[in-house]
Amino acid sequence: MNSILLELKPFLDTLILSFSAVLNLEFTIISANPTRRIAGTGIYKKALNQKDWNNTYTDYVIKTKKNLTVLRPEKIYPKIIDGCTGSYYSIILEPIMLEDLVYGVLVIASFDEKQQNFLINNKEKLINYLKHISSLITAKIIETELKNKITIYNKNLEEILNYLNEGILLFEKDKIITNSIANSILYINEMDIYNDLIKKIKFEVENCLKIKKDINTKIIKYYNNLSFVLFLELKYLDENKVLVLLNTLDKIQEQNFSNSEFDNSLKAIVTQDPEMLNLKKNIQAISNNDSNILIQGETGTGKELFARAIHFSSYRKNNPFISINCASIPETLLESELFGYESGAFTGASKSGKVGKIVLANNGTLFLDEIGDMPLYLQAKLLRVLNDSYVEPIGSEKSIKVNIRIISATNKNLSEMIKNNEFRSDLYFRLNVIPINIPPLKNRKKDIQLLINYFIDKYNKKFEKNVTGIDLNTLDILSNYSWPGNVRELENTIEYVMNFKEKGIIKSEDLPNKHFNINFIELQNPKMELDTYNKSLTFKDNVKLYEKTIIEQEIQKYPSPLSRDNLLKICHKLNISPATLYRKIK
Ligand SMILES: Nc1ncnc2c1ncn2[C@@H]1O[C@H](COP(=O)(O)OP(=O)(O)OP(=O)(O)O)[C@@H](O)[C@H]1O
Repeated sequence: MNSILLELKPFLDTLILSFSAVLNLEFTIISANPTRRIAGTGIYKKALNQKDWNNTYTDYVIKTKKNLTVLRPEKIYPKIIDGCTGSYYSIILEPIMLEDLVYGVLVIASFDEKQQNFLINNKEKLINYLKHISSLITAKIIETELKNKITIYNKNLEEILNYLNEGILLFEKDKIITNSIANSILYINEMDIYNDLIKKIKFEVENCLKIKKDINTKIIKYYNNLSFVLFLELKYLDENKVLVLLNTLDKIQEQNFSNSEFDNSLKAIVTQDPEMLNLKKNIQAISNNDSNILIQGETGTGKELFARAIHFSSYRKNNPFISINCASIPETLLESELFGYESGAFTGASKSGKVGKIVLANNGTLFLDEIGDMPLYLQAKLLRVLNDSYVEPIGSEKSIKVNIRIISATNKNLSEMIKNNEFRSDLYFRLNVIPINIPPLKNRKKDIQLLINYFIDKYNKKFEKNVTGIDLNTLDILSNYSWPGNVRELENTIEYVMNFKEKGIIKSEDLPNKHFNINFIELQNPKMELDTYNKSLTFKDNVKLYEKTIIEQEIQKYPSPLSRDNLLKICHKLNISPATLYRKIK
C-alpha cells in the first residue's frame, strides 16, 4: 500500500540529491511496506534493492514511529554497503508519516570524518531539517493520493457513463470526459470532424457557464456531404462544470414519440363519415410513396392529424416529422426557421448558427401548415429546395443535401391565389401531387355525435370524471350548430363542459352560453292573439306586440334553448337579421 513512495521516486531522487549537495551528507529513503531502499545518494546508491531489514535502525523507526539519532554506532547496518569502513558512520532517521501510518524512513548519514564532524556538530539543526523534508514528502504523498483518487474517480465515472445509453460529455475547466457513445457520435477517429464539433459544443458550454442556466440547442455534423443534427442538452452543474447530453435525431424521435401525447396512427382520426373513411383508406395507399401532398380544409378539420397519420404510416416513420406554421411566424423569421443560418449570418443571429426545419426534417416529413401564408420570395426559395434537394442556410457557402417529403396544408383557395399572383403556380404543382380535401364538420353530421362521445371519453380519463353521455336535446343543439372552428371547436366545447361537470349526462345548460343558449331572449308579457287588437295600447305598440308574437310563435316551434342554426332559420323565414330579431322581442 505504501508503494506510493515508489511512484514518487523521481521526485525523491531530486530532493535528496539537492539536499545532499548542499549539506555534503548522504541521504537515503526506505519505504516501509514493503521495506525497500528506494532512493539514495553516494554510497547508498549501490544498495538500492537491499531486502533484509531485520534488526536495523530503520526497522526500529518503522516499528516505533519515532525518529532516532545514532552517532558512531558499534555495529554497522546494513552491512552490505560496500566501501563503508564504519568508523565514521553516524545516522539520523526520521519516519515519513501520514496520520498514524509510516510510509517510509528518511535517513541522513556520514561516511567520512568531515561528514561525521558536521553531522555531530549540527545534530539538532539536521534533525529539524529532516523533519521538514519528511513533511515535504508527506505533502507530496497527500497530493499524489488525491490525484490517484481523482483518476480512479474519473475512471469509474467513465465506466458508469459508458453504461448509459446516451452520449455524455462532462466539461470541467479545460478537461472533457466523454463516454463511448459520445465519442462515436462525435466521430472521435475523424479528428477534423471531432475537433469541429467539440469547438461548437464548447461554445455552447461557455454560454451555459455565462448565463448559469441549462440550455437545449442543436449543432450540425457534416460528414461525406451529409448533415446530421445533434441535439445538446447542457446542464449547468456549477461555475466550472457543465454536463452535456448528446443525442441524435433518431433518439429524440424515439423518446418523443414513444411516450408522446399524440396518437399518430390512423386510428386517431375518429370518423364514420363515408368521405372521411375513404380518405383514411387512401392514406394507406399513398403513405409509402414520396409524392408531396397538399391537404385542404377549413381550420380545425384535422389537417395536421392527417399529415401525422401519413408520416407515421410511411417508411419514414422512424425519422423526423417536423411541422411549421407559416402563418404564425413573422415573415422575417420564417426564412431562418425554414432554412437555418450560419453563425453570424446577420446582425442579431446566434453565434452558434441555427439549424433550419428543412434540415431537421431530413429523411422524414416536413409539414408546412398554412402554406398559403408563405411570402412569394420564400416560395421561390422552397421551390429550389424541391427541385435540387439541397438547402443553403442563410450566410452559408455550404449546401446541405436533404431528402424530405413535403405535406402542406391550407384553408385558403390556392387556385384563386395563383390567379391573383399571390401563390406561385410552379410551387403549387410541386406541392399538390396528391390533393386531399377534408370536409368541414358541418357536412359530416354523423361525426358530431361520434366525436362528442370520443371527447367525453378523452376528458373523463384526463380529468378523472364520470360523465356518461349527452341528452338528445343537447345533441340536437350541437348537431345543428355550424362549427366554424370544426373539430377543434367541438373539442374545446366538450373540454369546457367537462371542466365543470363531474358526472351524469351533459345537458343544454352545461353548454357554454356564448354559442348555444339564447335564454336572454325573454319573452315578456303582454302577449296578444294575432287577431286581437289591444285598445289600451297605441297603434305603434300594437304593431310591436304583433311582431313579437309572430317571432315568439316561430321560436316555440324549436327545442329550447334555441340553437344558433334554428335562430338563423327563423331569421331566414321572417327575412330579418338576428339583430332585428333581438330588437323586436326586447
Ligand atoms: N377526426 C378527428 N378525430 C379526432 N380528433 C380530431 C379529428 N379532427 C381533428 N381533431 C382534433 O382537432 C384538433 C385540430 O386538428 P388539426 O390541428 O389537425 O386541424 P388543422 O386542420 O390542422 O387546423 P389548422 O388549420 O387550424 O391548423 C386537434 O386537437 C385534433 O386532434
